[in-house]
Amino acid sequence: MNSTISINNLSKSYGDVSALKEINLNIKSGELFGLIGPDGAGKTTLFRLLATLLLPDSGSAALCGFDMVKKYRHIRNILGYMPGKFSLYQDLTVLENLNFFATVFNTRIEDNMDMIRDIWVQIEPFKDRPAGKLSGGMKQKLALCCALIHQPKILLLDEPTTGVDAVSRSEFWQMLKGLKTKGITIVVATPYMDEANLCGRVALMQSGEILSLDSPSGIIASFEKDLYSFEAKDTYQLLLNLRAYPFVNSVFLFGQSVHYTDVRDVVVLSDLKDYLKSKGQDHVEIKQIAAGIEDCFMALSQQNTVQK
Ligand SMILES: Nc1ncnc2c1ncn2[C@@H]1O[C@H](COP(=O)(O)OP(=O)(O)OP(=O)(O)O)[C@@H](O)[C@H]1O
Repeated sequence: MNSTISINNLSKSYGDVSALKEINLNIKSGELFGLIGPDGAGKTTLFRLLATLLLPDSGSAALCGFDMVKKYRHIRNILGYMPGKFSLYQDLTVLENLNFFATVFNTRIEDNMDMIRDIWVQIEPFKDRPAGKLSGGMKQKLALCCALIHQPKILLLDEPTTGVDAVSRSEFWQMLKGLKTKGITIVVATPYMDEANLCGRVALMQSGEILSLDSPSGIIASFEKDLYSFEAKDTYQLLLNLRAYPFVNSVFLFGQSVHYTDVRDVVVLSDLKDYLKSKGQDHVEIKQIAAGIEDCFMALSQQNTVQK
């Protein structure tokens, strides 16, 4: 496979903390790829390695054929990196920030306007405002323009939608779809499981490991169990009762409901209802539901823990 990003057995530790454990991953040209995982999964560490800001302990990676360690200068020219923590200069205006990033890459805004125009038109009305005085969504758009101003071939976005309202999140993903049509290879790290569905392929990550690597529909299709959603007045008690049920396979809290799988192939719901009744929970609503990415993540995470 001709990969734009090729990662082989990449490992990185901080003292005793093993942040990445022999990661293998190939990302093709023009993919919109998601690194999905909770805090501490190793997403930022992987990005810092690919962005040539950290050195690996072992393993290697190549971006557009350039070795991450030996050819770091080449990589910096072809890579756009939007770090998770806000990367802009708060006291500089919107335009000054963009100019600064263009100058760092030895280019000019006007030479690259085609690349950023669709996003820039949305922030241009605020071009004289200090970046620190922009809304979260606007800051994010400016940071994206700054990461794109040198026309990178690869874009790494670390948790770009964390702390941003739902409308701005959805607008941001629309912008990424637009960038994909320009042929840029985009890798997005996010802790939001629902955002997996917006990517072509995803890697589900936990504790420095890739638990699964596939398209979102492929990951969902691999969920093997019948899944049930339970709702009752006292959700916490419901969770405790289901955890204590002799045939429980998995039970997780999902907002106001509890998602449950059973160790048996055939689940007798009336037995379960009787069991909950015996525990004082008379009114419990039970529905069989389709698994989502979060259910898959929880199942894989549980499997991974049991195997260790
Ligand atoms: N500079 C550091 N020194 C020590 N430990 C670190 C350092 N940076 C990260 N870690 C640890 O390495 C592991 C992976 O962290 P990393 O930041 O890569 O994960 P993440 O998936 O990006 O999560 P987050 O959103 O919390 O940054 C975590 O256990 C974290 O505490």
